[in-house]
Amino acid sequence: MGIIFPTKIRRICTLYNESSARVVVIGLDSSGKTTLVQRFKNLVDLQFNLNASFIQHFITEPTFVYQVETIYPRLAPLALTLWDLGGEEKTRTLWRFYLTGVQGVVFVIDCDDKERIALAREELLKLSKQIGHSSSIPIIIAANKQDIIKSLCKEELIFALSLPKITSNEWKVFEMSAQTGGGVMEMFCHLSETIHKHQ
Ligand SMILES: Nc1nc2c(ncn2[C@@H]2O[C@H](COP(=O)(O)OP(=O)(O)OP(=O)(O)O)[C@@H](O)[C@H]2O)c(=O)[nH]1
Ligand SMILES: [Mg+2]
Repeated sequence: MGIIFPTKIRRICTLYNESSARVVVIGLDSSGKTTLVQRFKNLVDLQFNLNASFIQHFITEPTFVYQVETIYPRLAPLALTLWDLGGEEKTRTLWRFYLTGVQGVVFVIDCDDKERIALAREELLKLSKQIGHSSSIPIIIAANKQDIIKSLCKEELIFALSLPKITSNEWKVFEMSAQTGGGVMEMFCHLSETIHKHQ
């Protein structure tokens, strides 16, 4: 008989006791969405599997349309099914088709890409209008690439993205780095708790 590892036990329990929340991970191309999802998966793996190791660098390719991962963080009330959407211009027009039934949004910003902050602001405002009728959907702003010196900090980002203009949905900014993992677990656990409270 094979050994059942804790992750597997957790997954089996989840099938019976818990459901997962549907979340879209969205943002401009190269903002770090796929790296963020892979980092979160790696950090959760480290929580459950003694043989797991911290992955130093993820090699990613531009996401073609979407990729889906369901991740079960320890101690978080809900597992998260993350829809990692491609951020290239031609793919952005498809984002709205993935918003049906969504319970949370993670909008990823490359805080080192100051030239495209205005474009990110436009896309975020457009998105908030598309989901605005359902104000119980929290929007998490992942202020990514904080490992790069001179990246925009939280306060600068709130201003640059005109976040106070978003009044239809609850939003919160998390400074983080998908590269180092800093802030990643806190952000997803907060999202899981917020969605759970709204249920
Ligand atoms: N320094 C640094 N680089 C990062 C970080 N997160 C992602 N990157 C890099 O940013 C580049 C793009 O990352 P992806 O995760 O592929 O970006 P994406 O948002 O999924 O891009 P699309 O799929 O094209 O929409 C890669 O070279 C990553 O290594 C981070 O926190 N810090
Ligand atoms: Mg991607």
